Amino acid sequence: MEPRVDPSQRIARIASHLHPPTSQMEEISLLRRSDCRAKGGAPGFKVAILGAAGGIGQPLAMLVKMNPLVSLLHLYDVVNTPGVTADISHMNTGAVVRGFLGQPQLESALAGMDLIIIPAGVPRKPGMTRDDLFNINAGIVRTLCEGIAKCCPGAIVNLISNPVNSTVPIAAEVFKNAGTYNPKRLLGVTTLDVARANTFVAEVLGLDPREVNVPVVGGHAGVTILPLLSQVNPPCSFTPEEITYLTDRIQNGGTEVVENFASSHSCKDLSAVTRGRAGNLPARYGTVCAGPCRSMPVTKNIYVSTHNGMKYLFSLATKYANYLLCVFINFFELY
Ligand SMILES: NC(=O)c1ccc[n+]([C@@H]2O[C@H](COP(=O)([O-])OP(=O)(O)OC[C@H]3O[C@@H](n4cnc5c(N)ncnc54)[C@H](O)[C@@H]3O)[C@@H](O)[C@H]2O)c1
Ligand SMILES: O=C(O)C[C@H](O)C(=O)O
Repeated sequence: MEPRVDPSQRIARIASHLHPPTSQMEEISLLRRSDCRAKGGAPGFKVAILGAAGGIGQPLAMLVKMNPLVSLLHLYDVVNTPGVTADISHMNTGAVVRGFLGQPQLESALAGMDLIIIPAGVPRKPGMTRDDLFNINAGIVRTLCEGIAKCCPGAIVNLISNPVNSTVPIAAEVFKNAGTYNPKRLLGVTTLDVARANTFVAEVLGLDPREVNVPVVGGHAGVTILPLLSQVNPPCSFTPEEITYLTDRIQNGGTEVVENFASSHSCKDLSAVTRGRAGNLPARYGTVCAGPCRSMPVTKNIYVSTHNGMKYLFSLATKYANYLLCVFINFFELY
């Protein structure tokens, strides 16, 4: 027979996410995995989304809540987390959801997490480059990473906040200063570029995008996005005009979305879906590593960062791909 529990205590516990500033909510946020199991969630990953109330954060939270590998989902933002948490927590999937609002609750949001996903910060407006976001987003990422170094130094960190080419090195420096840096655990999210490349190449070839796989390496801005059109699967060939068109469209896909909105916006649906599906896309291409690009040797071999470290992929087969690689390396040499 189950021990008698005071109904008012049970109701307070279930509804705790509706009153995030209370200490009761922070206590419950420190659930152990066994506690999650007791609430119906399978044992699994503990995931925190920082910037969870934003355009990326909300659909991402929904998709992570749908992932059966996740047992505990912490939603942190400086605004609106109570509403988002209430909404997401009503989904009838296993993961337990807790909300955290504002800087005083950051440490509780991070404690014990296995994976931190960061879409916190401002998106660009039409006419802006991702670099224009640097001044605001660099500070936000730095503060959040200081919290991670303190509260969950072993967690895998996925950085979505732009400019990804800069926020990843910032995070790396914070972790180095704290003595917690592990390059295998810090990743910038560029999976969007792979999704776009698959879609645009499929359009040109008249194929189903789900059956096309285009490796995209490099960074996540303009010429640093390096689609390897000679390595497309299924094997195919393109005319020079098609190569120019595809390269330009893939490298400027984010700008295409931003320019088609009248105000501040980023590619919310595609980015959330590519992250939330975790596994459907070849994640090894969807990352920026914090390695020293300046010392990257100019070779015909392509290496990518994976969660197991740098991995050899293949040799570049075409002059055009070599040309793009040189543009990319020159960009970082000047950077
Ligand atoms: N890497 C990618 O593929 C990719 C894709 C899309 C968007 N982005 C980037 O992701 C970022 C977010 O985009 P969005 O469309 O969700 O913007 P948004 O404005 O809709 O949401 C950002 C959220 O971050 C929150 N926030 C701001 N400061 C914070 C802080 N200090 N701590 C916690 N949360 C904070 C805001 O309150 C807001 O809810 C932008 O920088 C955008 O450029 C990257
Ligand atoms: O382009 C942006 O500003 C958002 C994101 O990086 C994207 O590629 O859609």
